[in-house]
Amino acid sequence: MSSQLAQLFKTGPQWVLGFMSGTSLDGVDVALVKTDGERIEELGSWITISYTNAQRKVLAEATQDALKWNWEGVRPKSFDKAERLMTLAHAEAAQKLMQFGGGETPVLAGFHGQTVLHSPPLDGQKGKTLQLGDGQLLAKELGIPVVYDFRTADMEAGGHGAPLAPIYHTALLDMEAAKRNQNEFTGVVLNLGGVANFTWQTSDQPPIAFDTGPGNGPIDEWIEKHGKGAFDADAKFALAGKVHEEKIKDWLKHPYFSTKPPKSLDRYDFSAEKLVSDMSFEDGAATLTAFSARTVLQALSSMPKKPEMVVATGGGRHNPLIMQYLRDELGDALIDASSIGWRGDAIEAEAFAFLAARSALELPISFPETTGAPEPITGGRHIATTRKR
Ligand SMILES: Nc1ncnc2c1ncn2[C@@H]1O[C@H](COP(=O)(O)OP(=O)(O)OP(=O)(O)O)[C@@H](O)[C@H]1O
Ligand SMILES: CC(=O)N[C@H]1[C@@H]2OC[C@@H](O2)[C@@H](O)[C@@H]1O[C@H](C)C(=O)O
Repeated sequence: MSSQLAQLFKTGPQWVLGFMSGTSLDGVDVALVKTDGERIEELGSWITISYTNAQRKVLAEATQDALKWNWEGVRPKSFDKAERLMTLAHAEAAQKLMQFGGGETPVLAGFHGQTVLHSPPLDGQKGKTLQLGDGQLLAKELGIPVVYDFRTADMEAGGHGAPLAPIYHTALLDMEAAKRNQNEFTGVVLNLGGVANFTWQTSDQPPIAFDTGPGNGPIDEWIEKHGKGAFDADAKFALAGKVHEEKIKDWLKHPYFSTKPPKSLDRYDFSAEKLVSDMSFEDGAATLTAFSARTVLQALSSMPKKPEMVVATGGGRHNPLIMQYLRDELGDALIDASSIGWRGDAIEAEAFAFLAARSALELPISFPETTGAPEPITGGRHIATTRKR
Protein backbone atom coordinates (compact mmCIF):
# COMPACT_ATOMS: atom_id res chain seq x y z
CA MET A 1 0.00 0.00 0.00
CA SER A 2 1.43 3.36 -0.90
CA SER A 3 1.65 6.07 1.72
CA GLN A 4 -1.42 8.26 2.17
CA LEU A 5 0.93 11.22 2.32
CA ALA A 6 2.27 10.51 -1.18
CA GLN A 7 -0.88 12.21 -2.52
CA LEU A 8 0.45 15.52 -1.24
CA PHE A 9 3.08 15.48 -3.99
CA LYS A 10 0.92 14.36 -6.90
CA THR A 11 1.07 17.77 -8.55
CA GLY A 12 4.85 18.12 -8.06
CA PRO A 13 7.17 19.86 -5.58
CA GLN A 14 5.58 21.31 -2.42
CA TRP A 15 6.69 23.44 0.50
CA VAL A 16 7.63 21.26 3.47
CA LEU A 17 8.51 22.41 7.00
CA GLY A 18 11.50 20.83 8.71
CA PHE A 19 12.50 21.02 12.36
CA MET A 20 15.69 20.33 14.27
CA SER A 21 16.33 20.46 17.99
CA GLY A 22 19.97 19.44 18.10
CA THR A 23 22.15 17.82 20.71
CA SER A 24 23.44 21.24 21.85
CA LEU A 25 19.96 21.98 23.29
CA ASP A 26 20.34 25.56 22.06
CA GLY A 27 16.97 25.92 20.36
CA VAL A 28 14.59 24.90 17.61
CA ASP A 29 15.62 25.45 13.98
CA VAL A 30 12.70 25.51 11.56
CA ALA A 31 13.04 25.85 7.80
CA LEU A 32 10.99 25.56 4.61
CA VAL A 33 12.11 23.67 1.52
CA LYS A 34 10.20 23.27 -1.74
CA THR A 35 10.87 19.75 -2.93
CA ASP A 36 9.57 16.63 -4.63
CA GLY A 37 11.78 14.48 -2.39
CA GLU A 38 14.39 14.14 -5.15
CA ARG A 39 15.56 17.68 -5.76
CA ILE A 40 15.62 20.94 -3.88
CA GLU A 41 13.51 23.26 -5.97
CA GLU A 42 13.69 26.25 -3.67
CA LEU A 43 14.88 27.15 -0.20
CA GLY A 44 12.31 29.11 1.80
CA SER A 45 12.31 31.03 5.06
CA TRP A 46 13.92 29.77 8.25
CA ILE A 47 14.44 30.81 11.84
CA THR A 48 15.99 29.60 15.07
CA ILE A 49 14.09 30.11 18.28
CA SER A 50 16.39 29.70 21.28
CA TYR A 51 15.22 27.72 24.24
CA THR A 52 14.84 29.75 27.43
CA ASN A 53 17.08 28.78 30.34
CA ALA A 54 14.09 27.12 31.99
CA GLN A 55 13.34 25.06 28.85
CA ARG A 56 17.00 24.08 28.48
CA LYS A 57 17.02 22.93 32.07
CA VAL A 58 14.08 20.58 31.48
CA LEU A 59 15.70 19.15 28.33
CA ALA A 60 19.10 18.81 30.01
CA GLU A 61 17.49 16.97 32.91
CA ALA A 62 15.77 14.54 30.52
CA THR A 63 19.11 13.95 28.77
CA GLN A 64 20.89 13.27 32.07
CA ASP A 65 18.06 10.96 33.17
CA ALA A 66 18.32 9.13 29.83
CA LEU A 67 22.02 8.48 30.40
CA LYS A 68 21.34 7.08 33.86
CA TRP A 69 18.34 5.06 32.64
CA ASN A 70 20.18 3.56 29.65
CA TRP A 71 17.11 1.56 28.52
CA GLU A 72 16.83 -0.26 31.83
CA GLY A 73 13.86 -0.09 34.19
CA VAL A 74 11.08 2.47 34.22
CA ARG A 75 11.16 5.24 31.61
CA PRO A 76 12.18 8.43 33.44
CA LYS A 77 9.28 10.68 34.39
CA SER A 78 11.14 13.75 33.13
CA PHE A 79 10.71 12.53 29.51
CA ASP A 80 6.98 13.33 29.38
CA LYS A 81 7.42 16.90 30.57
CA ALA A 82 10.37 17.48 28.22
CA GLU A 83 8.51 15.96 25.27
CA ARG A 84 5.44 18.14 25.69
CA LEU A 85 7.53 21.26 26.28
CA MET A 86 9.73 20.78 23.23
CA THR A 87 6.83 19.77 20.97
CA LEU A 88 4.97 22.95 21.88
CA ALA A 89 8.18 24.97 21.40
CA HIS A 90 8.35 23.54 17.86
CA ALA A 91 4.73 24.56 17.19
CA GLU A 92 5.49 28.07 18.42
CA ALA A 93 8.64 28.29 16.28
CA ALA A 94 6.60 27.28 13.22
CA GLN A 95 3.95 29.85 14.00
CA LYS A 96 6.64 32.56 14.21
CA LEU A 97 8.06 31.42 10.88
CA MET A 98 4.64 31.52 9.23
CA GLN A 99 4.04 34.97 10.69
CA PHE A 100 7.34 36.50 9.62
CA GLY A 101 8.32 34.21 6.71
CA GLY A 102 7.83 34.62 3.00
CA GLY A 103 4.21 33.41 2.76
CA GLU A 104 5.06 29.81 1.80
CA THR A 105 2.27 27.28 2.52
CA PRO A 106 3.63 23.97 3.78
CA VAL A 107 1.66 20.77 3.18
CA LEU A 108 3.75 18.57 5.46
CA ALA A 109 6.24 18.79 8.35
CA GLY A 110 9.32 16.72 9.23
CA PHE A 111 9.84 16.53 12.99
CA HIS A 112 13.21 15.17 14.12
CA GLY A 113 12.53 15.46 17.86
CA GLN A 114 15.10 15.71 20.63
CA THR A 115 17.67 12.95 20.87
CA VAL A 116 18.15 12.05 24.53
CA LEU A 117 19.93 8.73 24.06
CA HIS A 118 21.63 7.01 21.15
CA SER A 119 23.16 3.54 21.45
CA PRO A 120 24.59 2.35 18.12
CA PRO A 121 24.61 -1.33 17.17
CA LEU A 122 27.34 -3.25 18.97
CA ASP A 123 28.76 -6.75 18.53
CA GLY A 124 25.97 -7.83 16.17
CA GLN A 125 23.23 -6.48 18.50
CA LYS A 126 20.82 -3.93 17.08
CA GLY A 127 21.11 -0.40 18.42
CA LYS A 128 18.47 1.82 20.00
CA THR A 129 17.83 5.51 19.79
CA LEU A 130 15.32 7.81 21.41
CA GLN A 131 14.05 11.11 20.04
CA LEU A 132 11.49 12.76 22.28
CA GLY A 133 8.71 14.43 20.27
CA ASP A 134 4.94 14.00 20.16
CA GLY A 135 4.09 13.78 16.45
CA GLN A 136 0.35 13.67 17.10
CA LEU A 137 0.44 16.83 19.21
CA LEU A 138 2.58 18.70 16.68
CA ALA A 139 0.26 17.71 13.80
CA LYS A 140 -2.70 18.97 15.81
CA GLU A 141 -0.95 22.25 16.60
CA LEU A 142 0.24 22.84 13.03
CA GLY A 143 -2.88 21.54 11.27
CA ILE A 144 -0.79 19.67 8.69
CA PRO A 145 0.47 16.06 8.49
CA VAL A 146 3.71 15.25 10.28
CA VAL A 147 6.46 12.70 9.73
CA TYR A 148 8.50 11.89 12.84
CA ASP A 149 10.60 9.13 14.45
CA PHE A 150 12.94 9.01 11.47
CA ARG A 151 15.67 6.84 13.00
CA THR A 152 13.89 3.76 14.40
CA ALA A 153 13.26 1.88 11.13
CA ASP A 154 16.93 2.10 10.18
CA MET A 155 18.04 0.81 13.58
CA GLU A 156 15.50 -2.00 13.48
CA ALA A 157 17.03 -3.01 10.16
CA GLY A 158 20.45 -3.11 11.83
CA GLY A 159 21.68 0.38 10.88
CA HIS A 160 23.11 3.12 13.08
CA GLY A 161 20.04 5.34 12.67
CA ALA A 162 22.46 8.22 12.02
CA PRO A 163 23.54 10.27 10.24
CA LEU A 164 20.38 10.80 8.17
CA ALA A 165 21.17 14.22 6.69
CA PRO A 166 23.54 12.77 4.01
CA ILE A 167 20.84 12.31 1.34
CA TYR A 168 20.04 16.01 1.78
CA HIS A 169 23.74 16.95 1.83
CA THR A 170 24.15 15.20 -1.53
CA ALA A 171 21.14 17.09 -2.92
CA LEU A 172 22.85 20.33 -1.83
CA LEU A 173 26.17 19.30 -3.40
CA ASP A 174 24.34 18.32 -6.62
CA MET A 175 22.70 21.74 -6.66
CA GLU A 176 26.11 23.39 -6.27
CA ALA A 177 27.73 21.17 -8.93
CA ALA A 178 24.94 22.07 -11.38
CA LYS A 179 25.42 25.77 -10.59
CA ARG A 180 29.14 25.42 -11.33
CA ASN A 181 28.47 23.25 -14.38
CA GLN A 182 30.91 20.75 -12.97
CA ASN A 183 30.38 17.00 -13.26
CA GLU A 184 33.61 15.71 -11.77
CA PHE A 185 33.37 17.10 -8.33
CA THR A 186 34.47 15.92 -4.89
CA GLY A 187 32.75 17.81 -2.11
CA VAL A 188 32.07 17.49 1.60
CA VAL A 189 29.28 18.90 3.73
CA LEU A 190 30.62 19.17 7.26
CA ASN A 191 28.20 19.64 10.16
CA LEU A 192 29.89 21.11 13.23
CA GLY A 193 27.12 20.40 15.72
CA GLY A 194 27.20 18.98 19.25
CA VAL A 195 28.58 15.92 17.49
CA ALA A 196 30.39 16.52 14.18
CA ASN A 197 29.54 14.56 11.06
CA PHE A 198 30.13 14.85 7.32
CA THR A 199 29.02 13.59 3.94
CA TRP A 200 31.75 13.05 1.35
CA GLN A 201 30.62 12.87 -2.26
CA THR A 202 32.44 12.25 -5.50
CA SER A 203 31.27 11.54 -9.05
CA ASP A 204 32.00 7.82 -9.42
CA GLN A 205 31.06 6.13 -6.15
CA PRO A 206 28.34 6.26 -3.48
CA PRO A 207 28.66 9.00 -0.84
CA ILE A 208 30.32 8.18 2.49
CA ALA A 209 28.95 9.68 5.70
CA PHE A 210 29.53 9.24 9.43
CA ASP A 211 29.91 10.99 12.77
CA THR A 212 33.55 12.08 12.91
CA GLY A 213 33.75 12.65 16.68
CA PRO A 214 32.87 15.33 19.19
CA GLY A 215 31.87 18.75 17.87
CA ASN A 216 30.82 21.56 20.21
CA GLY A 217 29.20 19.22 22.74
CA PRO A 218 32.08 18.74 25.20
CA ILE A 219 33.16 22.40 24.85
CA ASP A 220 29.63 23.60 25.72
CA GLU A 221 29.49 21.20 28.65
CA TRP A 222 32.82 22.49 30.03
CA ILE A 223 31.85 26.16 29.75
CA GLU A 224 28.46 25.57 31.33
CA LYS A 225 29.96 23.55 34.18
CA HIS A 226 32.17 26.52 35.06
CA GLY A 227 29.22 28.91 35.02
CA LYS A 228 30.70 30.86 32.08
CA GLY A 229 27.70 30.71 29.76
CA ALA A 230 26.25 28.12 27.37
CA PHE A 231 29.22 28.01 24.96
CA ASP A 232 32.69 29.44 24.36
CA ALA A 233 31.60 32.51 22.40
CA ASP A 234 34.20 33.30 19.73
CA ALA A 235 36.55 30.77 21.42
CA LYS A 236 37.50 33.41 23.98
CA PHE A 237 38.39 30.89 26.70
CA ALA A 238 40.03 28.33 24.39
CA LEU A 239 42.26 31.08 22.98
CA ALA A 240 43.49 31.83 26.50
CA GLY A 241 44.46 28.23 27.23
CA LYS A 242 47.19 25.76 26.32
CA VAL A 243 46.50 22.64 24.26
CA HIS A 244 47.54 19.42 26.02
CA GLU A 245 48.86 17.65 22.94
CA GLU A 246 49.77 14.44 24.77
CA LYS A 247 46.14 14.04 25.89
CA ILE A 248 44.85 14.49 22.34
CA LYS A 249 47.33 11.89 21.13
CA ASP A 250 45.98 9.53 23.73
CA TRP A 251 42.30 10.21 23.00
CA LEU A 252 42.86 9.64 19.28
CA LYS A 253 43.72 6.05 20.17
CA HIS A 254 40.07 5.50 21.15
CA PRO A 255 38.74 2.61 19.02
CA TYR A 256 36.01 4.85 17.58
CA PHE A 257 38.55 6.65 15.41
CA SER A 258 40.03 3.50 13.88
CA THR A 259 36.60 1.91 13.31
CA LYS A 260 35.62 2.02 9.65
CA PRO A 261 32.39 3.86 8.79
CA PRO A 262 29.43 3.69 8.95
CA LYS A 263 29.51 4.71 12.59
CA SER A 264 27.66 7.07 14.92
CA LEU A 265 27.97 8.57 18.37
CA ASP A 266 25.90 9.59 21.33
CA ARG A 267 26.51 13.21 22.32
CA TYR A 268 28.00 12.06 25.67
CA ASP A 269 30.37 9.38 24.31
CA PHE A 270 33.08 12.03 24.52
CA SER A 271 32.19 14.23 27.46
CA ALA A 272 34.25 16.99 29.03
CA GLU A 273 33.90 15.30 32.36
CA LYS A 274 35.61 12.17 31.07
CA LEU A 275 38.28 14.10 29.18
CA VAL A 276 39.49 17.28 30.86
CA SER A 277 38.28 17.36 34.46
CA ASP A 278 41.92 17.49 35.63
CA MET A 279 42.79 20.60 33.58
CA SER A 280 42.47 24.32 34.26
CA PHE A 281 39.35 25.90 32.79
CA GLU A 282 41.17 27.59 29.89
CA ASP A 283 43.37 24.59 29.09
CA GLY A 284 40.31 22.34 29.10
CA ALA A 285 38.54 24.64 26.61
CA ALA A 286 41.67 24.87 24.43
CA THR A 287 42.26 21.11 24.42
CA LEU A 288 38.64 20.16 23.71
CA THR A 289 38.49 22.67 20.85
CA ALA A 290 41.70 21.33 19.28
CA PHE A 291 40.45 17.74 19.73
CA SER A 292 37.18 18.40 17.88
CA ALA A 293 39.03 19.97 14.94
CA ARG A 294 41.65 17.20 14.91
CA THR A 295 39.04 14.41 14.72
CA VAL A 296 37.34 16.12 11.77
CA LEU A 297 40.68 16.45 9.96
CA GLN A 298 41.62 12.85 10.67
CA ALA A 299 38.27 11.66 9.29
CA LEU A 300 38.71 13.80 6.17
CA SER A 301 42.17 12.42 5.56
CA SER A 302 40.74 8.88 5.56
CA MET A 303 38.53 9.62 2.52
CA PRO A 304 39.45 8.08 -0.85
CA LYS A 305 39.90 11.46 -2.55
CA LYS A 306 40.77 14.93 -1.30
CA PRO A 307 37.73 17.21 -1.58
CA GLU A 308 37.89 20.39 -3.63
CA MET A 309 35.34 21.93 -1.34
CA VAL A 310 34.49 21.37 2.33
CA VAL A 311 31.35 23.32 3.21
CA ALA A 312 31.17 24.06 6.93
CA THR A 313 27.69 24.11 8.44
CA GLY A 314 26.30 24.07 11.98
CA GLY A 315 27.04 26.26 14.99
CA GLY A 316 30.70 25.25 15.27
CA ARG A 317 31.50 27.22 12.13
CA HIS A 318 30.98 30.35 14.24
CA ASN A 319 33.87 29.18 16.44
CA PRO A 320 36.90 31.00 14.97
CA LEU A 321 39.43 28.63 16.54
CA ILE A 322 37.83 25.44 15.18
CA MET A 323 37.68 27.12 11.77
CA GLN A 324 41.32 28.25 12.03
CA TYR A 325 42.49 24.70 12.80
CA LEU A 326 40.50 23.39 9.84
CA ARG A 327 41.74 26.15 7.53
CA ASP A 328 45.38 25.49 8.48
CA GLU A 329 45.02 22.03 6.89
CA LEU A 330 42.34 22.52 4.25
CA GLY A 331 43.25 25.99 3.01
CA ASP A 332 40.82 27.53 0.53
CA ALA A 333 38.90 24.25 0.17
CA LEU A 334 37.18 25.15 3.46
CA ILE A 335 34.26 27.46 2.93
CA ASP A 336 31.43 28.71 5.08
CA ALA A 337 28.00 27.54 3.90
CA SER A 338 26.79 31.13 3.63
CA SER A 339 29.49 31.96 1.06
CA ILE A 340 27.64 29.79 -1.51
CA GLY A 341 24.18 30.90 -0.46
CA TRP A 342 23.38 27.98 1.86
CA ARG A 343 21.90 28.66 5.28
CA GLY A 344 24.51 27.13 7.56
CA ASP A 345 22.35 27.15 10.67
CA ALA A 346 19.26 25.76 8.96
CA ILE A 347 20.64 22.76 7.08
CA GLU A 348 19.61 20.08 9.56
CA ALA A 349 16.06 21.51 9.71
CA GLU A 350 15.99 21.65 5.90
CA ALA A 351 17.21 18.05 5.84
CA PHE A 352 14.23 16.89 7.88
CA ALA A 353 11.84 18.70 5.52
CA PHE A 354 13.49 16.86 2.62
CA LEU A 355 13.44 13.55 4.51
CA ALA A 356 9.73 14.02 5.35
CA ALA A 357 8.95 14.39 1.64
CA ARG A 358 11.01 11.28 0.88
CA SER A 359 9.27 9.35 3.64
CA ALA A 360 5.84 10.43 2.33
CA LEU A 361 6.86 9.14 -1.10
CA GLU A 362 8.36 5.98 0.42
CA LEU A 363 11.79 6.83 -0.97
CA PRO A 364 14.88 5.64 0.90
CA ILE A 365 16.26 7.92 3.59
CA SER A 366 19.20 5.78 4.75
CA PHE A 367 21.78 3.72 2.91
CA PRO A 368 24.43 1.06 3.50
CA GLU A 369 27.19 3.69 3.09
CA THR A 370 25.65 6.21 5.50
CA THR A 371 24.06 4.29 8.39
CA GLY A 372 25.04 0.72 7.57
CA ALA A 373 21.45 -0.25 6.74
CA PRO A 374 21.47 -3.56 4.86
CA GLU A 375 19.89 -1.84 1.83
CA PRO A 376 18.50 1.62 1.06
CA ILE A 377 15.41 1.95 3.25
CA THR A 378 12.76 4.51 4.05
CA GLY A 379 11.67 5.43 7.57
CA GLY A 380 9.58 7.80 9.67
CA ARG A 381 6.14 7.47 11.24
CA HIS A 382 3.25 9.34 9.65
CA ILE A 383 0.46 11.36 11.22
CA ALA A 384 -1.70 11.83 8.18
CA THR A 385 -4.85 13.28 9.66
CA THR A 386 -4.93 16.44 11.67
CA ARG A 387 -7.53 18.43 13.49
CA LYS A 388 -7.22 22.13 12.74
CA ARG A 389 -7.15 24.34 15.80
N1 LIG B 1 30.02 32.59 18.16
C1 LIG B 1 30.25 31.31 18.51
N2 LIG B 1 31.44 30.95 19.02
C2 LIG B 1 31.70 29.69 19.38
N3 LIG B 1 30.80 28.68 19.27
C3 LIG B 1 29.58 28.97 18.76
C4 LIG B 1 29.24 30.29 18.35
N4 LIG B 1 27.97 30.25 17.88
C5 LIG B 1 27.53 28.97 18.00
N5 LIG B 1 28.49 28.19 18.53
C6 LIG B 1 28.41 26.77 18.85
O1 LIG B 1 27.40 26.13 18.09
C7 LIG B 1 26.55 25.36 18.96
C8 LIG B 1 25.21 25.17 18.33
O2 LIG B 1 25.42 24.42 17.15
P1 LIG B 1 24.29 23.65 16.39
O3 LIG B 1 23.01 24.40 16.56
O4 LIG B 1 24.78 23.36 15.03
O5 LIG B 1 24.22 22.31 17.22
P2 LIG B 1 23.12 21.20 17.21
O6 LIG B 1 22.28 21.29 15.98
O7 LIG B 1 22.43 21.29 18.51
O8 LIG B 1 24.01 19.89 17.19
P3 LIG B 1 23.84 18.50 16.40
O9 LIG B 1 24.13 18.76 14.97
O10 LIG B 1 24.85 17.64 17.05
O11 LIG B 1 22.45 18.04 16.65
C9 LIG B 1 26.56 26.12 20.26
O12 LIG B 1 26.17 25.32 21.33
C10 LIG B 1 28.04 26.56 20.31
O13 LIG B 1 28.84 25.54 20.81
C1 LIG C 1 21.32 10.33 17.16
C2 LIG C 1 21.39 11.75 16.71
O1 LIG C 1 20.50 12.53 16.97
N1 LIG C 1 22.48 12.11 16.01
C3 LIG C 1 22.66 13.45 15.47
C4 LIG C 1 23.82 14.15 16.17
O2 LIG C 1 23.99 15.48 15.66
C5 LIG C 1 24.96 15.41 14.60
C6 LIG C 1 25.26 13.95 14.48
O3 LIG C 1 25.02 13.50 15.81
C7 LIG C 1 24.28 13.20 13.54
O4 LIG C 1 24.60 11.83 13.57
C8 LIG C 1 22.82 13.33 13.98
O5 LIG C 1 22.10 14.38 13.41
C9 LIG C 1 22.06 14.69 12.04
C10 LIG C 1 20.97 15.64 11.77
C11 LIG C 1 21.91 13.48 11.11
O6 LIG C 1 21.23 12.51 11.43
O7 LIG C 1 22.44 13.58 10.00
